[in-house]
Amino acid sequence: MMKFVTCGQMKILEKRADASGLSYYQMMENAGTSAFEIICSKYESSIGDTKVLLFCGKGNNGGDGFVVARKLLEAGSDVSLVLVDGKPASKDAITNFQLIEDKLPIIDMTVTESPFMDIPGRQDILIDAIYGTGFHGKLRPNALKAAAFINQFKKKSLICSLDIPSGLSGDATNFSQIDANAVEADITITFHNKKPIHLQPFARPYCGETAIVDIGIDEESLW
Ligand SMILES: NC(=O)C1=CN([C@@H]2O[C@H](COP(=O)(O)OP(=O)(O)OC[C@H]3O[C@@H](n4cnc5c(N)ncnc54)[C@H](OP(=O)(O)O)[C@@H]3O)[C@@H](O)[C@H]2O)[C@H](O)CC1
Ligand SMILES: [K+]
Repeated sequence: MMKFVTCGQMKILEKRADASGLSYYQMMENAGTSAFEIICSKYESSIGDTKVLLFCGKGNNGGDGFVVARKLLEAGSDVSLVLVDGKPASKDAITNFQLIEDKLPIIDMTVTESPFMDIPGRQDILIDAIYGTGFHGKLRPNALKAAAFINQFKKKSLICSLDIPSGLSGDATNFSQIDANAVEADITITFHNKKPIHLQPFARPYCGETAIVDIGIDEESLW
């Protein structure tokens, strides 16, 4: 297997996997389930006793986050959800949001003026599911606020990014192509294979440790 796949190659692989019978929905389920398992293995105490703050965007990275939230809720964790760009917009993310929306407190940054005012200062785990391979450009005001809020917990809580720390472009090869205010994760859980950004020394303070999880794609049979 190659050392990485670009974001464009990843989209092709997902499309071919879907066409050969592994649905986008199943890939999201696999991504979220494996991310949940990694988070459990990283967190030393019982996952059921943890307080978790999850930040989701409106694309499929957010969808992965909703799957993680469902797994955490099933395990007994106290999970709160922040919708950074409002309600989800992609089909599978909407389905996964509907499975949890009445089961946890939700703060929608597009309608709340001071979104973090009532959030307790003690959080055990913060999960960044704002943007993944679909990110482009720089962070806009809501996501900037969310990233700054998450980064305040650095060294106090476990910060996990799903696929790519939000604010980094997956294919960036140069510091000028990323947002310097991106999420600074302790661990980045990436899907199927690393993306170019995970191999860049300048991105290391944002990615932290990178863990790769299998989402069921058999790459060799798809190229
Ligand atoms: N394909 C699948 O089913 C699977 C995907 N996985 C996960 O999904 C992401 C990729 O998902 P995608 O929806 O393509 O992209 P993102 O969720 O990363 O982001 C798209 C949304 O973000 C908006 N966006 C992008 N840049 C910015 C920015 N600078 N400021 C604000 N908003 C931004 C974008 O809006 P547009 O206006 O550009 O359309 C989208 O709304 C991948 O990383 C995986 O985590 C699963 O793992 C497997 C199945
Ligand atoms: K992310």
